[in-house]
Amino acid sequence: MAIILSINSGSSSVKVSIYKSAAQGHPPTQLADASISGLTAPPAQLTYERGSEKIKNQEVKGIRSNEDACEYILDHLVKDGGLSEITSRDDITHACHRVVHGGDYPAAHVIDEDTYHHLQDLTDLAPLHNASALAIVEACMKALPKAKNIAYFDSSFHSTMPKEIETYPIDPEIAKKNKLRKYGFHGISYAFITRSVAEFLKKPESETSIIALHLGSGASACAVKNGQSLDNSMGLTPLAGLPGATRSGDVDPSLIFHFTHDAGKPSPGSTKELHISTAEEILNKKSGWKALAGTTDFGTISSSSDPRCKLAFDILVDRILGFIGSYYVKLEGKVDALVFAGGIGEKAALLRKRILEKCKCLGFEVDDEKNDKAIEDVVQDIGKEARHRSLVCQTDEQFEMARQCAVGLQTK
Ligand SMILES: Nc1ncnc2c1ncn2[C@@H]1O[C@H](COP(=O)(O)OP(=O)(O)O)[C@@H](O)[C@H]1O
Ligand SMILES: CC(=O)OP(=O)(O)O
Ligand SMILES: [Mg+2]
Repeated sequence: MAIILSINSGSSSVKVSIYKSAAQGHPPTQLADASISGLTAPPAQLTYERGSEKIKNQEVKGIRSNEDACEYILDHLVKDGGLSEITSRDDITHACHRVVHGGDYPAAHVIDEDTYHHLQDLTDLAPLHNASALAIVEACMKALPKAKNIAYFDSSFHSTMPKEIETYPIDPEIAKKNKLRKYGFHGISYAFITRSVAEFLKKPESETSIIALHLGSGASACAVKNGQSLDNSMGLTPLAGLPGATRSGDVDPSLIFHFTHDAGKPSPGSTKELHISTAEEILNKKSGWKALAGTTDFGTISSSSDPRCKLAFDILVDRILGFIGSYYVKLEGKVDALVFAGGIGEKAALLRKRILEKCKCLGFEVDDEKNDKAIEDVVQDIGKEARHRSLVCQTDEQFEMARQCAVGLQTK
Protein backbone atom coordinates (compact mmCIF):
# COMPACT_ATOMS: atom_id res chain seq x y z
CA MET A 1 0.00 0.00 0.00
CA ALA A 2 1.31 3.49 -0.86
CA ILE A 3 1.12 6.38 1.61
CA ILE A 4 1.00 9.64 -0.35
CA LEU A 5 1.90 13.01 1.15
CA SER A 6 0.52 15.91 -0.90
CA ILE A 7 2.04 19.35 -0.29
CA ASN A 8 0.49 22.59 -1.58
CA SER A 9 2.74 25.54 -0.86
CA GLY A 10 0.74 28.69 -1.69
CA SER A 11 1.54 32.38 -1.29
CA SER A 12 -0.30 32.69 2.03
CA SER A 13 -0.59 29.08 3.22
CA VAL A 14 0.88 25.60 3.22
CA LYS A 15 -1.64 22.79 2.98
CA VAL A 16 -0.59 19.15 3.46
CA SER A 17 -2.83 16.11 3.11
CA ILE A 18 -1.94 12.46 3.55
CA TYR A 19 -3.64 9.62 1.67
CA LYS A 20 -3.42 5.88 1.26
CA SER A 21 -3.71 4.59 -2.25
CA ALA A 22 -6.79 2.41 -2.70
CA ALA A 23 -7.31 -0.53 -5.07
CA GLN A 24 -6.82 -0.27 -8.84
CA GLY A 25 -8.66 2.66 -10.44
CA HIS A 26 -10.10 4.04 -7.17
CA PRO A 27 -9.29 7.54 -5.87
CA PRO A 28 -6.92 7.63 -2.88
CA THR A 29 -8.42 7.78 0.62
CA GLN A 30 -7.59 10.84 2.72
CA LEU A 31 -6.21 10.01 6.16
CA ALA A 32 -5.52 13.52 7.50
CA ASP A 33 -5.41 17.11 6.40
CA ALA A 34 -3.40 19.98 7.89
CA SER A 35 -2.85 23.56 6.88
CA ILE A 36 -1.03 26.58 8.19
CA SER A 37 -2.58 29.77 6.83
CA GLY A 38 -2.04 33.45 7.60
CA LEU A 39 1.56 33.33 6.44
CA THR A 40 1.14 36.85 5.01
CA ALA A 41 -1.21 38.00 7.78
CA PRO A 42 0.20 36.67 11.10
CA PRO A 43 -0.51 35.03 13.46
CA ALA A 44 -0.20 31.80 11.53
CA GLN A 45 -3.14 29.47 12.12
CA LEU A 46 -2.88 25.64 12.19
CA THR A 47 -5.91 23.55 11.32
CA TYR A 48 -5.64 19.76 11.58
CA GLU A 49 -8.27 17.17 10.70
CA ARG A 50 -8.02 13.39 10.93
CA GLY A 51 -10.75 11.82 8.78
CA SER A 52 -13.74 14.09 9.44
CA GLU A 53 -12.62 14.84 13.02
CA LYS A 54 -11.42 18.43 13.55
CA ILE A 55 -8.46 17.92 15.86
CA LYS A 56 -6.84 21.36 15.99
CA ASN A 57 -7.48 24.96 15.10
CA GLN A 58 -4.90 27.11 16.84
CA GLU A 59 -2.32 29.84 16.45
CA VAL A 60 1.21 28.65 15.90
CA LYS A 61 4.31 30.67 16.73
CA GLY A 62 7.76 30.68 15.16
CA ILE A 63 6.55 29.98 11.63
CA ARG A 64 8.62 32.30 9.44
CA SER A 65 8.39 30.57 6.04
CA ASN A 66 6.55 28.00 3.96
CA GLU A 67 9.37 25.60 4.75
CA ASP A 68 8.87 26.10 8.52
CA ALA A 69 5.14 25.49 8.04
CA CYS A 70 5.70 22.28 6.09
CA GLU A 71 8.21 20.89 8.63
CA TYR A 72 5.82 21.72 11.50
CA ILE A 73 2.94 19.91 9.76
CA LEU A 74 5.07 16.87 8.80
CA ASP A 75 6.19 16.53 12.41
CA HIS A 76 2.57 16.74 13.52
CA LEU A 77 1.38 14.08 11.09
CA VAL A 78 4.09 11.57 12.00
CA LYS A 79 3.65 12.10 15.76
CA ASP A 80 -0.13 11.77 15.58
CA GLY A 81 -0.74 8.37 17.19
CA GLY A 82 -4.20 8.37 15.64
CA LEU A 83 -2.81 7.58 12.19
CA SER A 84 -2.21 3.83 12.40
CA GLU A 85 -0.87 3.73 8.84
CA ILE A 86 2.00 6.08 9.71
CA THR A 87 4.28 5.06 12.54
CA SER A 88 7.41 6.63 11.06
CA ARG A 89 8.49 8.92 8.24
CA ASP A 90 9.66 5.79 6.39
CA ASP A 91 6.03 4.78 5.88
CA ILE A 92 5.55 7.67 3.46
CA THR A 93 6.17 6.26 -0.04
CA HIS A 94 5.36 9.29 -2.22
CA ALA A 95 5.61 13.05 -1.67
CA CYS A 96 3.66 15.11 -4.22
CA HIS A 97 4.76 18.74 -4.47
CA ARG A 98 2.78 21.56 -6.02
CA VAL A 99 5.37 23.50 -8.03
CA VAL A 100 3.85 26.58 -9.61
CA HIS A 101 6.12 27.06 -12.60
CA GLY A 102 7.11 23.98 -14.60
CA GLY A 103 8.25 25.77 -17.75
CA ASP A 104 7.70 23.49 -20.73
CA TYR A 105 7.01 20.38 -18.66
CA PRO A 106 3.55 19.28 -19.94
CA ALA A 107 2.98 16.86 -17.06
CA ALA A 108 4.14 15.77 -13.61
CA HIS A 109 7.78 14.81 -13.18
CA VAL A 110 9.62 12.61 -10.69
CA ILE A 111 12.13 14.95 -9.07
CA ASP A 112 15.64 13.72 -9.79
CA GLU A 113 18.83 15.73 -9.99
CA ASP A 114 18.05 17.03 -13.53
CA THR A 115 14.46 18.01 -12.75
CA TYR A 116 15.56 19.73 -9.56
CA HIS A 117 18.10 21.89 -11.43
CA HIS A 118 15.58 22.62 -14.23
CA LEU A 119 13.13 23.85 -11.60
CA GLN A 120 15.83 25.90 -9.89
CA ASP A 121 16.36 27.70 -13.23
CA LEU A 122 12.64 28.60 -13.25
CA THR A 123 12.65 30.07 -9.74
CA ASP A 124 13.04 33.62 -11.00
CA LEU A 125 9.80 33.24 -13.00
CA ALA A 126 7.69 32.45 -9.93
CA PRO A 127 9.38 34.51 -7.21
CA LEU A 128 6.69 33.89 -4.60
CA HIS A 129 6.46 30.16 -5.17
CA ASN A 130 9.12 27.98 -6.78
CA ALA A 131 11.94 28.79 -4.38
CA SER A 132 9.91 27.83 -1.30
CA ALA A 133 8.45 24.77 -3.04
CA LEU A 134 11.97 23.59 -3.91
CA ALA A 135 13.14 24.24 -0.35
CA ILE A 136 10.31 21.95 0.77
CA VAL A 137 11.36 19.35 -1.83
CA GLU A 138 14.91 19.46 -0.49
CA ALA A 139 13.65 19.10 3.09
CA CYS A 140 11.49 16.11 2.10
CA MET A 141 14.39 14.44 0.30
CA LYS A 142 16.26 14.53 3.61
CA ALA A 143 13.32 13.89 5.98
CA LEU A 144 11.58 11.16 3.93
CA PRO A 145 14.39 8.92 2.66
CA LYS A 146 12.00 6.23 1.44
CA ALA A 147 9.67 8.56 -0.48
CA LYS A 148 9.62 9.26 -4.21
CA ASN A 149 9.27 13.03 -4.74
CA ILE A 150 7.03 14.04 -7.64
CA ALA A 151 6.44 17.60 -8.91
CA TYR A 152 2.97 18.58 -10.15
CA PHE A 153 2.99 21.89 -11.99
CA ASP A 154 0.41 24.67 -11.96
CA SER A 155 1.38 25.38 -15.56
CA SER A 156 0.88 21.90 -17.13
CA PHE A 157 -2.94 22.09 -17.45
CA HIS A 158 -2.50 25.12 -19.73
CA SER A 159 -0.21 23.34 -22.23
CA THR A 160 -3.34 23.12 -24.45
CA MET A 161 -3.56 26.89 -24.97
CA PRO A 162 -3.43 27.71 -28.70
CA LYS A 163 -0.44 29.56 -30.19
CA GLU A 164 -2.29 32.85 -30.66
CA ILE A 165 -3.07 32.91 -26.94
CA GLU A 166 0.27 31.78 -25.50
CA THR A 167 2.42 33.93 -27.82
CA TYR A 168 3.40 37.48 -26.83
CA PRO A 169 3.78 40.02 -29.67
CA ILE A 170 7.55 40.45 -29.13
CA ASP A 171 10.71 39.49 -31.05
CA PRO A 172 10.13 35.77 -31.79
CA GLU A 173 13.84 34.91 -31.69
CA ILE A 174 14.34 36.34 -28.22
CA ALA A 175 11.01 34.90 -27.06
CA LYS A 176 12.11 31.43 -28.22
CA LYS A 177 15.60 31.74 -26.75
CA ASN A 178 14.34 32.93 -23.35
CA LYS A 179 11.12 30.82 -23.39
CA LEU A 180 9.02 33.99 -23.07
CA ARG A 181 5.35 33.07 -23.50
CA LYS A 182 2.16 32.84 -21.49
CA TYR A 183 2.23 29.71 -19.31
CA GLY A 184 -0.80 30.18 -17.04
CA PHE A 185 -1.08 28.81 -13.48
CA HIS A 186 -3.46 27.33 -10.86
CA GLY A 187 -3.69 24.44 -13.33
CA ILE A 188 -3.81 21.71 -10.67
CA SER A 189 -6.83 23.47 -9.22
CA TYR A 190 -8.46 23.94 -12.63
CA ALA A 191 -8.01 20.25 -13.40
CA PHE A 192 -9.82 19.39 -10.13
CA ILE A 193 -12.54 22.00 -10.79
CA THR A 194 -13.18 20.85 -14.37
CA ARG A 195 -13.52 17.19 -13.39
CA SER A 196 -15.69 17.99 -10.34
CA VAL A 197 -18.03 20.33 -12.24
CA ALA A 198 -18.39 17.84 -15.12
CA GLU A 199 -19.40 15.20 -12.55
CA PHE A 200 -21.84 17.62 -10.89
CA LEU A 201 -23.41 18.50 -14.26
CA LYS A 202 -23.41 14.81 -15.26
CA LYS A 203 -21.52 15.68 -18.46
CA PRO A 204 -18.40 14.11 -19.95
CA GLU A 205 -15.36 16.26 -19.05
CA SER A 206 -14.57 16.50 -22.78
CA GLU A 207 -17.90 18.29 -23.33
CA THR A 208 -17.67 20.63 -20.33
CA SER A 209 -16.86 24.29 -20.92
CA ILE A 210 -16.61 26.68 -17.98
CA ILE A 211 -15.24 30.01 -16.86
CA ALA A 212 -13.47 29.22 -13.61
CA LEU A 213 -12.14 31.70 -11.04
CA HIS A 214 -9.47 30.48 -8.62
CA LEU A 215 -9.47 33.40 -6.18
CA GLY A 216 -6.89 33.05 -3.43
CA SER A 217 -4.04 35.27 -2.29
CA GLY A 218 -3.05 34.67 -5.88
CA ALA A 219 -6.08 34.96 -8.16
CA SER A 220 -6.69 33.89 -11.73
CA ALA A 221 -9.46 33.22 -14.25
CA CYS A 222 -9.52 30.35 -16.72
CA ALA A 223 -11.52 29.59 -19.85
CA VAL A 224 -11.94 25.82 -20.13
CA LYS A 225 -13.23 24.59 -23.50
CA ASN A 226 -14.39 20.97 -23.73
CA GLY A 227 -12.34 20.05 -20.66
CA GLN A 228 -9.12 21.72 -21.78
CA SER A 229 -7.53 25.05 -20.91
CA LEU A 230 -8.15 27.63 -23.64
CA ASP A 231 -6.88 30.69 -21.74
CA ASN A 232 -5.70 31.74 -18.28
CA SER A 233 -5.32 35.26 -16.88
CA MET A 234 -1.82 34.63 -15.50
CA GLY A 235 1.04 34.83 -17.94
CA LEU A 236 4.79 34.26 -18.13
CA THR A 237 4.62 34.49 -14.35
CA PRO A 238 1.71 34.47 -11.81
CA LEU A 239 2.01 38.29 -11.64
CA ALA A 240 -0.14 38.84 -14.73
CA GLY A 241 -3.91 39.10 -14.73
CA LEU A 242 -5.87 39.68 -11.53
CA PRO A 243 -4.60 41.58 -8.48
CA GLY A 244 -3.76 39.47 -5.44
CA ALA A 245 -2.99 39.91 -1.76
CA THR A 246 0.41 41.47 -2.50
CA ARG A 247 0.39 41.35 -6.29
CA SER A 248 -0.62 44.16 -8.66
CA GLY A 249 -1.95 42.00 -11.50
CA ASP A 250 -1.96 43.64 -14.95
CA VAL A 251 -0.51 47.15 -15.07
CA ASP A 252 0.90 49.11 -18.02
CA PRO A 253 4.45 47.66 -18.29
CA SER A 254 5.86 51.20 -18.38
CA LEU A 255 4.33 52.03 -15.01
CA ILE A 256 7.11 50.48 -12.96
CA PHE A 257 9.72 52.73 -14.54
CA HIS A 258 7.71 55.78 -13.42
CA PHE A 259 7.22 54.20 -9.99
CA THR A 260 10.95 54.04 -9.28
CA HIS A 261 14.15 54.76 -11.15
CA ASP A 262 15.62 51.63 -9.54
CA ALA A 263 13.16 49.30 -11.30
CA GLY A 264 15.83 47.45 -13.21
CA LYS A 265 18.21 47.07 -10.27
CA PRO A 266 18.38 43.80 -8.32
CA SER A 267 15.83 43.75 -5.52
CA PRO A 268 17.14 43.95 -1.94
CA GLY A 269 15.03 40.79 -1.47
CA SER A 270 17.19 38.84 -3.96
CA THR A 271 18.97 35.79 -2.54
CA LYS A 272 21.44 33.22 -3.85
CA GLU A 273 18.50 31.21 -5.23
CA LEU A 274 16.19 34.07 -6.14
CA HIS A 275 17.32 36.90 -8.44
CA ILE A 276 14.47 39.35 -8.81
CA SER A 277 14.52 42.97 -9.86
CA THR A 278 13.21 45.80 -7.76
CA ALA A 279 10.32 46.04 -10.23
CA GLU A 280 9.31 42.42 -9.63
CA GLU A 281 9.68 42.80 -5.88
CA ILE A 282 7.36 45.82 -5.89
CA LEU A 283 4.74 44.35 -8.20
CA ASN A 284 4.75 40.86 -6.61
CA LYS A 285 5.19 41.61 -2.93
CA LYS A 286 4.35 45.27 -2.26
CA SER A 287 1.20 45.77 -4.31
CA GLY A 288 -2.28 44.27 -4.42
CA TRP A 289 -4.87 44.77 -1.74
CA LYS A 290 -2.12 44.88 0.90
CA ALA A 291 -0.87 48.15 -0.68
CA LEU A 292 -4.38 49.46 -1.33
CA ALA A 293 -6.02 48.60 1.99
CA GLY A 294 -3.19 47.66 4.36
CA THR A 295 -4.30 44.04 4.80
CA THR A 296 -4.00 40.76 2.90
CA ASP A 297 -7.09 39.40 4.65
CA PHE A 298 -9.85 39.51 2.07
CA GLY A 299 -12.37 38.63 4.77
CA THR A 300 -11.58 42.00 6.35
CA ILE A 301 -11.72 43.77 2.99
CA SER A 302 -15.14 42.25 2.21
CA SER A 303 -16.66 43.36 5.50
CA SER A 304 -14.93 46.71 6.14
CA SER A 305 -16.52 50.11 5.57
CA ASP A 306 -13.03 51.63 5.19
CA PRO A 307 -13.04 53.37 1.78
CA ARG A 308 -9.62 51.83 1.01
CA CYS A 309 -11.08 48.33 1.49
CA LYS A 310 -14.09 49.22 -0.64
CA LEU A 311 -11.80 50.42 -3.43
CA ALA A 312 -9.69 47.22 -3.23
CA PHE A 313 -12.92 45.17 -3.35
CA ASP A 314 -14.30 47.12 -6.32
CA ILE A 315 -11.00 46.87 -8.23
CA LEU A 316 -11.00 43.09 -7.87
CA VAL A 317 -14.63 42.90 -9.05
CA ASP A 318 -13.82 45.12 -12.04
CA ARG A 319 -10.78 43.10 -13.12
CA ILE A 320 -12.61 39.77 -12.72
CA LEU A 321 -15.49 41.05 -14.86
CA GLY A 322 -13.00 41.93 -17.59
CA PHE A 323 -11.83 38.32 -17.84
CA ILE A 324 -15.35 36.86 -17.56
CA GLY A 325 -16.50 39.04 -20.48
CA SER A 326 -13.47 38.17 -22.58
CA TYR A 327 -13.69 34.44 -21.87
CA TYR A 328 -17.44 34.38 -22.48
CA VAL A 329 -16.79 35.68 -26.02
CA LYS A 330 -13.80 33.35 -26.56
CA LEU A 331 -16.08 30.43 -25.58
CA GLU A 332 -18.73 31.86 -27.98
CA GLY A 333 -21.27 31.87 -25.15
CA LYS A 334 -21.08 28.05 -24.86
CA VAL A 335 -20.51 28.18 -21.09
CA ASP A 336 -21.87 25.42 -18.85
CA ALA A 337 -21.08 27.39 -15.69
CA LEU A 338 -19.23 30.24 -14.02
CA VAL A 339 -17.33 28.65 -11.13
CA PHE A 340 -15.89 30.33 -8.01
CA ALA A 341 -13.05 28.57 -6.14
CA GLY A 342 -10.06 29.29 -3.88
CA GLY A 343 -10.05 30.76 -0.39
CA ILE A 344 -11.84 33.91 -1.51
CA GLY A 345 -14.02 32.34 -4.20
CA GLU A 346 -15.34 29.78 -1.71
CA LYS A 347 -15.79 32.15 1.27
CA ALA A 348 -16.52 35.65 -0.03
CA ALA A 349 -20.29 35.46 -0.73
CA LEU A 350 -20.52 39.23 -1.19
CA LEU A 351 -17.87 39.20 -3.93
CA ARG A 352 -19.70 36.36 -5.72
CA LYS A 353 -22.96 38.27 -5.44
CA ARG A 354 -21.49 41.49 -6.86
CA ILE A 355 -19.89 39.65 -9.77
CA LEU A 356 -22.98 37.62 -10.64
CA GLU A 357 -25.21 40.69 -10.49
CA LYS A 358 -22.98 42.33 -13.10
CA CYS A 359 -23.04 39.16 -15.23
CA LYS A 360 -26.84 39.01 -15.44
CA CYS A 361 -26.56 40.43 -18.98
CA LEU A 362 -24.66 37.26 -19.95
CA GLY A 363 -27.29 34.92 -18.52
CA PHE A 364 -25.97 34.25 -14.99
CA GLU A 365 -28.19 34.97 -11.97
CA VAL A 366 -27.29 34.71 -8.29
CA ASP A 367 -29.72 33.10 -5.85
CA ASP A 368 -29.03 35.09 -2.66
CA GLU A 369 -30.34 32.40 -0.37
CA LYS A 370 -28.14 29.67 -1.90
CA ASN A 371 -25.18 32.06 -2.14
CA ASP A 372 -25.32 32.85 1.57
CA LYS A 373 -25.32 29.18 2.56
CA ALA A 374 -22.10 27.63 3.92
CA ILE A 375 -20.27 25.73 1.20
CA GLU A 376 -20.24 22.08 2.31
CA ASP A 377 -20.25 20.08 -0.91
CA VAL A 378 -17.41 19.85 -3.41
CA VAL A 379 -19.62 21.65 -5.94
CA GLN A 380 -22.61 23.77 -4.87
CA ASP A 381 -25.14 25.73 -6.96
CA ILE A 382 -25.47 29.41 -6.03
CA GLY A 383 -27.57 30.51 -8.98
CA LYS A 384 -31.19 30.78 -10.03
CA GLU A 385 -32.57 28.91 -13.02
CA ALA A 386 -30.88 30.87 -15.83
CA ARG A 387 -29.16 30.41 -19.18
CA HIS A 388 -25.93 29.45 -17.43
CA ARG A 389 -25.19 27.85 -14.05
CA SER A 390 -23.36 29.68 -11.24
CA LEU A 391 -21.38 27.34 -8.99
CA VAL A 392 -18.86 27.23 -6.17
CA CYS A 393 -16.25 24.47 -6.15
CA GLN A 394 -14.22 23.64 -3.03
CA THR A 395 -11.05 23.05 -4.97
CA ASP A 396 -8.48 20.62 -3.63
CA GLU A 397 -5.01 20.79 -5.15
CA GLN A 398 -3.67 18.23 -2.66
CA PHE A 399 -6.29 15.64 -3.65
CA GLU A 400 -5.72 16.31 -7.36
CA MET A 401 -1.99 15.58 -7.02
CA ALA A 402 -2.58 12.45 -4.91
CA ARG A 403 -5.20 11.22 -7.38
CA GLN A 404 -2.83 11.67 -10.32
CA CYS A 405 -0.08 9.98 -8.28
CA ALA A 406 -2.32 7.05 -7.34
CA VAL A 407 -3.34 6.60 -10.99
CA GLY A 408 0.29 6.79 -12.00
CA LEU A 409 1.13 4.23 -9.31
CA GLN A 410 -1.52 1.91 -10.53
CA THR A 411 -0.35 2.13 -14.11
CA LYS A 412 3.33 1.48 -13.34
N1 LIG B 1 -14.08 34.33 5.08
C1 LIG B 1 -13.31 34.84 4.09
N2 LIG B 1 -13.81 35.78 3.24
C2 LIG B 1 -13.04 36.26 2.23
N3 LIG B 1 -11.76 35.86 2.00
C3 LIG B 1 -11.23 34.94 2.82
C4 LIG B 1 -11.97 34.38 3.91
N4 LIG B 1 -11.14 33.48 4.55
C5 LIG B 1 -9.95 33.48 3.90
N5 LIG B 1 -10.01 34.36 2.87
C6 LIG B 1 -8.92 34.70 1.94
O1 LIG B 1 -8.51 33.55 1.21
C7 LIG B 1 -7.17 33.78 0.74
C8 LIG B 1 -6.37 32.49 0.84
O2 LIG B 1 -6.75 31.72 -0.26
P1 LIG B 1 -6.23 30.21 -0.41
O3 LIG B 1 -6.59 29.82 -1.79
O4 LIG B 1 -6.76 29.41 0.71
O5 LIG B 1 -4.66 30.31 -0.11
P2 LIG B 1 -3.41 30.59 -1.07
O6 LIG B 1 -3.67 31.91 -1.68
O7 LIG B 1 -2.27 30.60 -0.15
O8 LIG B 1 -3.34 29.51 -2.06
C9 LIG B 1 -6.57 34.86 1.64
O9 LIG B 1 -6.37 36.05 0.87
C10 LIG B 1 -7.65 35.12 2.68
O10 LIG B 1 -7.72 36.48 3.00
C1 LIG C 1 -0.03 30.75 -8.74
C2 LIG C 1 -0.52 31.34 -7.45
O1 LIG C 1 -0.74 32.53 -7.32
O2 LIG C 1 -0.70 30.44 -6.42
P1 LIG C 1 -1.34 30.82 -4.97
O3 LIG C 1 -2.70 31.37 -5.20
O4 LIG C 1 -1.37 29.49 -4.25
O5 LIG C 1 -0.42 31.82 -4.37
MG1 LIG D 1 -3.25 28.62 -3.55
